Parts: sequence; C-alpha cells; structure tokens
Amino acid sequence: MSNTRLVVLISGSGSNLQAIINACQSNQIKGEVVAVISNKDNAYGLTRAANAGINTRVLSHKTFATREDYDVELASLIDSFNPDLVVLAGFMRILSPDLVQKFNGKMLNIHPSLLPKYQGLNTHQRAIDAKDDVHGVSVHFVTEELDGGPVVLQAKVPILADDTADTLAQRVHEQEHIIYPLVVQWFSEHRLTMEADYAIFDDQPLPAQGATYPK
Ligand SMILES: Nc1nc2c(c(=O)[nH]1)N[C@@H](CN(C=O)c1ccc(C(=O)N[C@@H](CCC(=O)O)C(=O)O)cc1)CN2
Ligand SMILES: NCC(=O)N[C@@H]1O[C@H](COP(=O)([O-])[O-])[C@@H](O)[C@H]1O
Repeated sequence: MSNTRLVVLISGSGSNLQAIINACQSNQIKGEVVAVISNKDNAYGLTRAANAGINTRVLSHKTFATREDYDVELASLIDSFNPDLVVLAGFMRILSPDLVQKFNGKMLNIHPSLLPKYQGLNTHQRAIDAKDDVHGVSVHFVTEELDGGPVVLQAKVPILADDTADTLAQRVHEQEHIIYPLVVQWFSEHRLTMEADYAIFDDQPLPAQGATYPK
C-alpha cells in the first residue's frame, strides 16, 4: 500500500499540522505531508513545515476579487501536489461549493466543538457563555455546509468553573492532537467512508495510540 499523500491547509500556529507531521514520521500515519498551504504569510505552521523539509506555499485571499476566484486558484494549487487527502488544520476560510465538490470524500476538517453544536467561530467562548459543562472537538468530512459534514470522531473536554476561552482551548488542543492523527491514520488505512455513520466517541479521552473504532 503506497504512502498516502497529504496536503495540509493552515492559517495559523499549525499545532495540528505538527501532530500530523509527527504521526507520519513515527509511521502511525502511513503517509507523508507533501505540501503545506497557508492563506497567511505569517502563519507559524509554515515554519513548522519548513523545519520538517516540507514544501510550503502562501496563497493570500486578499489578492483576489471574490471567494470563488481565490478558490479556483487554491484548487489548482492543491491539485498540483496530487493529494490523496486534503487536511484543513485551522484553515480559516470558508470554501466554495466547486472546491468542496472537487475534493468530496477526501477533505477533512477539525472543528473545536461537539458538532453540531457551535458551528463557525469563537466556539470556546460561546460554550462558556452558554454555561455548558462539556465542550470538545470534532473531526469531520468537509461539505458545502459549514462544519456540517459527516462527523468521524469526537472527543469531549469538560468545562471547568474557572475556565477562560484560552484555558479551555488548551485542553481541547490536547485532544485535537490525539484524534486528528488517528482519523488521518484511519483514512491512510482506507478505513473511512463519508457514507458510514461512525460512532461518536464518548466521555473518556482517546488512548494516545491505535484505537480501532471504524467498522
Ligand atoms: N465549505 C466549507 N468550508 C470550510 C469548512 C466546511 O466545513 N465547509 N470548515 C471550515 C473550518 N472552520 C471551522 O471549522 C471555519 C473557518 C472559517 C470560518 C469563517 O467564518 N471564515 C471567514 C474569515 C474568518 C477569518 O479570516 O478570520 C470567511 O471565510 O469569510 C468559519 C469556520 C473551513 N472551511
Ligand atoms: N473553525 C476552524 C477552527 O477554529 N479550527 C481550530 O483552529 C485551531 C488551529 O490550531 P493550530 O493552528 O494550532 O492547529 C484548532 O483549535 C482547530 O480546532
């Protein structure tokens, strides 16, 4: 089975990118990150990629008249690396239908909430403001509906009485760095399909290594 070719899209720090790079280097994921693309030239994730010897590209959305024009260029750039899987890792642009359709079934996103709760932005603060006692993270296939695609795996994170958005985000990040590599590993082992209705993982944080959940 050949290595899964991953193209990762970022906009910021790239800690999830780093988790995936690490998982590829440890052979947890039978794949390689062949390129990292950012819409922001100051994304620290670009430094992480360069340090790992990975191709990097910056495609700023600010130089395009419309979202659609940007996405035509972005789709072409992604395609140029011949990916098996496109991984959105803190990529902060809403993707237009044509691009989503082009990579249908081979584009994943990680979202910091227990979808379908809190689609969109500022999820940690929204959960705190709502006085929720649990928050978390979801890995899902990307569809036209923003953060509405089929969920593959979730991890729950309790909200503590003295939590701020930052302290909560830190604990959510810890679970992100476990479940995203795991889902990408499952994809690299050809064990995921958009049509399946995967179990939503409950309560306990995942073990760091190789749980086997998909059917
Ligand atoms: N068609 C889809 N596009 C994207 C999805 C998706 O599921 N379907 N997931 C998002 C990721 N995301 C949350 O997980 C998200 C990213 C960005 C935004 C957003 O409102 N972006 C604004 C700009 C915000 C900024 O620049 O800070 C915008 O694009 O106008 C919401 C949710 C990735 N895309
Ligand atoms: N709506 C998308 C979204 O908010 N994604 C979130 O952006 C962060 C990126 O962190 P990273 O750059 O350190 O991986 C992550 O917490 C991810 O869940």
